[in-house]
This record gives sequence, structure tokens and C-alpha cells, in this order.
Amino acid sequence: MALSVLPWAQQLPASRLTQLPKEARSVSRSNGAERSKALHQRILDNNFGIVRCKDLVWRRQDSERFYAEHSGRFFYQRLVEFMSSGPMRAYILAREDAISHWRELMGPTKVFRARFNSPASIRGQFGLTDTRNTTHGSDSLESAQREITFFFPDFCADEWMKKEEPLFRSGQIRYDHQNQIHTLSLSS
Ligand SMILES: Nc1nc2c(ncn2[C@@H]2O[C@H](COP(=O)(O)OP(=O)(O)OP(=O)(O)O)[C@@H](O)[C@H]2O)c(=O)[nH]1
Ligand SMILES: Nc1ncnc2c1ncn2[C@@H]1O[C@H](COP(=O)(O)OP(=O)(O)O)[C@@H](O)[C@H]1O
Repeated sequence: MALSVLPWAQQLPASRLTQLPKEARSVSRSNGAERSKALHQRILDNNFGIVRCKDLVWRRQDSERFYAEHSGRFFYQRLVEFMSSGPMRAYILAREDAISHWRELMGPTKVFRARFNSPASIRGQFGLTDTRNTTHGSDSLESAQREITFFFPDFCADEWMKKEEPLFRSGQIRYDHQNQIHTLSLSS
């Protein structure tokens, strides 16, 4: 599983659960909805199972808490402000090696590196600056678990791993267009 947050609203992997897209003020003011749709399609096209998906807006203190490990870095204040400046979308994504696949799909943190070295990546395509780089993705299983709890406090990863992960893994899922997530295909 992997956790991802798309800011316009930005995942979970046990081998696989987590990602978040970030996109806020400047982006959502113009074409945030369109971008969010494109990012959602990119997730589907890359064979991620969408376990959970939720639109939300952070308060400043949410942003400060989520990025506490960066407090003291020169970009902390701008990051905190950006992440609480508009809507974002949080995902729990599942697929084999979800964390590394998502991070590859996102591209490098620094936007010019992304543009030149990975122009087809999400950050290469949509990133504005090193801070406003469109998406977040957990960097390890441990951070995925912590970040999933942050965004989806009611989600029980252990139970999901036990009951649903094997069915996601074997493809016994279907896409629910209305709720924009994958659900188990019921075998009766
Ligand atoms: N070491 C260091 N690098 C900085 C500092 N400020 C900006 N940078 C880097 O300079 C590059 C361009 O920064 P800016 O042009 O200021 O970016 P910006 O337009 O402010 O956009 P945001 O990062 O979204 O606020 C990026 O690689 C930043 O990481 C700083 O105070 N210290
Ligand atoms: N040098 C930097 N300049 C500006 N913003 C940065 C810089 N490094 C990191 N950030 C911001 O902090 C976020 C978290 O940083 P980090 O966890 O190191 O990268 P990543 O999001 O690629 O895992 C980045 O996505 C970016 O928004």
C-alpha cells in the first residue's frame, strides 16, 4: 500500500499502501479541478488500486504537524502555508511496490530536475516550484502507516491487509465510478 496526497485538493503499501497529491492556492485558482482529474486518471492508468480517496482542506496546524520533521528548514514556512492554502486530495493506493512506483511516477522533489530528467513525471509536468511540486508520497512503509493514520484515522490497515489486500492483489476488485475508488467485486 502507499499514501499519496494530491494538493488540490495528494497512500498505503505493506508491500504496498500510500500517496498524497498537493495542489493549492495558485493551482486550484486556475485549473485545479482539471489537474486533479488528470492526476486521478494517471493513478488509474498506472494500475494502482484506489483504497480510499478524500478531498479536504488543511488548517495551518495540520500542515505544521504533518511536516514537523522539516521545521527549521528554510522552506518550512512556505511549505506549511502552501499546504494549508487550498483544497487537496488524499489517497490510499495499493499495488505491488506502491511506494517506489508512486515516487517514480511523481518524479524528483526539485522541479527543474523533474522537468529536465523526468519530463513525463507528475512533478515534471505540473510542478511549479520546489515547494509547490504538486504531490506528496510516503517514502517508506513506516511513514505510509503514519501518514495514512493522519489522513484516514478510521482506516484500520491491519484489518485491510488481512481481509482485503489479498483480494486487491488477485484483482478481485472493480472501479466504483461514483465514489472514485476500487471496491471488492462481490463473489456470491
Ligand atoms: N538554501 C536555500 N535555498 C533556497 C532559499 N530560498 C530559496 N531557495 C532555493 O532556491 C530555488 C528557487 O527558490 P525560489 O525561486 O525562491 O522559489 P519560490 O519562487 O519562492 O517558490 P516556492 O519555493 O514555492 O516558495 C529553490 O531550489 C529553493 O529551494 C534559502 O533561503 N536557502
Ligand atoms: N530544497 C527545497 N526547496 C523548497 N521546498 C522543498 C525543498 N526540499 C523539500 N521541499 C518541500 O518539502 C516537501 C517534503 O520534502 P521531502 O520529504 O524531502 O521531499 P519529497 O516530497 O520528494 O519526499 C517537498 O515535497 C517540497 O514541497
